[in-house]
Amino acid sequence: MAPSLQDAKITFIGGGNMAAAIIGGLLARNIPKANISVSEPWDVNRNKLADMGLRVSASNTEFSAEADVAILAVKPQVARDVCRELGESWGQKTRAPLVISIAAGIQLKELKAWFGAGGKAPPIVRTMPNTPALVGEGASGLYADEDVSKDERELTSALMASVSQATEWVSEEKLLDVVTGISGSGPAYFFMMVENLISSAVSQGLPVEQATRLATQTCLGAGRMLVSSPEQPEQLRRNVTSPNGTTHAAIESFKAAGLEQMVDQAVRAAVKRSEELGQAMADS
Ligand SMILES: NC(=O)C1=CN([C@@H]2O[C@H](COP(=O)(O)OP(=O)(O)OC[C@H]3O[C@@H](n4cnc5c(N)ncnc54)[C@H](OP(=O)(O)O)[C@@H]3O)[C@@H](O)[C@H]2O)C=CC1
Ligand SMILES: O=C(O)[C@@H]1CCC=N1
Repeated sequence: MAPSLQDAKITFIGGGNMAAAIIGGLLARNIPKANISVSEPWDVNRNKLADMGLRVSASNTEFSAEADVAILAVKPQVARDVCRELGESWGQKTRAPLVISIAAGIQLKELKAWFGAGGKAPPIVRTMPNTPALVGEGASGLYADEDVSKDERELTSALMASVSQATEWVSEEKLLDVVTGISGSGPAYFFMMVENLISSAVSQGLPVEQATRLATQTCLGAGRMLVSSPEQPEQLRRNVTSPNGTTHAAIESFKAAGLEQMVDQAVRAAVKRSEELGQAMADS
């Protein structure tokens, strides 16, 4: 029987950007600090997490043996060595933690082989969160096979839902690459759009502070409307677009520049990179 989210002992393997975002979201939801630990080799990151009142270690195995949940939050390139180290330390233990991997691209098949190096592979859920988890506004895709119990799925859903407003289980593992292409990497696309809005405004004379306030609030306002309005994004766009008005002029310019194809190509590039990261680790 998996514990509830409030009671679960959660350890993060890797304490970088995405781990910090999820931890920040969990703490904001009053998950007890005493239940969260992090292993992180870099002392700068480790000290930041310690200053937040979390238990930290440079050793990946220090907390994982007693954890209910181990969140694999290292870069895909180091995942294999880390998983093997953990798998060997758990050995033949009857009770290994539930593993939640956030590593882009690394497939269940590989994770099971690496974690199973010391004996039986633990139950593993793959998730693809995004950094807005830090402010409780994350979007996460999840995938698990039949080796993960209903309880373990529910615990994972509760954990990701505590930092995400959209928590979507996908029906096939390969769809997680598509999730990575739209929502895992997605915050960067919107940040880039805002960067470009600001630089355009500044180049036309608006002070940078004013341009930043106007562009960022426009992004937030549009986002709030997207999640709260019953209308589809296309209709929301039409509502802003007066016939032959200013928005129309901008939209025509986007269309002429091939925005739709550009976005499609960019998402496909991210999806392809996610597939490649998985393949490179499978081949190495
Ligand atoms: N950033 C994002 O928006 C998202 C990231 N992800 C996934 O999350 C994972 C982490 O990404 P991100 O947080 O951005 O990366 P970071 O580099 O910020 O974090 C990874 C952390 O792991 C540490 N680390 C390196 N080697 C080990 C080791 N052997 N044992 C334990 N920890 C180690 C790194 O330390 P050091 O700096 O010393 O190398 C670093 O602090 C990736 O797999 C990525 O695909 C998923 C969704 C979104
Ligand atoms: O850029 C990356 O590879 C990671 C995965 C999704 C977001 N950041």
